Amino acid sequence: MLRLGVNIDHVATVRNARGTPWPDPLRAALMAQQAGADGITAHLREDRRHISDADIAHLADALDVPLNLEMAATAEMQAIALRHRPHAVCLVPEKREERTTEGGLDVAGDLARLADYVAPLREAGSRVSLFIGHDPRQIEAAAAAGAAVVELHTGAYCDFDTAGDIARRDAELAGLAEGARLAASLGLEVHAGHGLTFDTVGPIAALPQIAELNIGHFLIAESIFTGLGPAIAQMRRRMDAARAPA
Ligand SMILES: CC(=O)[C@@H](O)[C@H](O)COP(=O)(O)O
Ligand SMILES: NCC(=O)COP(=O)(O)O
Repeated sequence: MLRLGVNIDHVATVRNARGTPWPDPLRAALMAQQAGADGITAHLREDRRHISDADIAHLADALDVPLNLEMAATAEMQAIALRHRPHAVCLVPEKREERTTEGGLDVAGDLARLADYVAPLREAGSRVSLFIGHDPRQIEAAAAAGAAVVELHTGAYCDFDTAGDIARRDAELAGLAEGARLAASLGLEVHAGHGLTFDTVGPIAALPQIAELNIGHFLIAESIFTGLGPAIAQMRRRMDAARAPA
């Protein structure tokens, strides 16, 4: 079954806006787990703009579903990951000035360093995922680096869809479909995420090689109006409908 990982970063964004203890990302994660999330994703950024070190400790201690720790490929983050040994570690590119993740990791351009970086995380028992674009060179490099998983960046596809640029959206979707096929052929588990909404999730969920979607910002936004449980349930329905036999 196609798994849904719920990213709770932006519960922490709301909390940090006032420096109060609420809303608590752990409470959101437990509610998401109760609502059927197959996993929880949390991005510990170097600037801690949302998720904190304490959030990661609380999640690692309390969750019954797998924790997917997103992080930059730095020494600081590697030590944190080795301390908590989450089910999965997803390496993502980070730039201080970015509003959100802007592209995929350049694995091909940093292969030797990333292969060395991945090894202790894998040996500690975490499944290592690399957050990349659908460029075949990046997918092949991810396999060479020893990752177990690639997560394909769906941000451009979502942006083109929102902008109504159908030709570029369809070209991006075709690239993602081809990337998923190539990744699976190389023995990589294939995930996807970034920017997915009720309206854009279907064609991505329909790609048969994809085992997991990680979705956050839209679900947290939707939860303001409907509650987190109903938002997750609706996303689950959209994902299942996309996978249902024609
Ligand atoms: C890698 C990715 O697309 C997201 O999981 C990431 O967490 C986005 O960063 P923000 O949550 O800070 O927007
Ligand atoms: N890796 C993608 C993720 O965890 C959630 O991204 P978004 O839905 O918050 O854009």
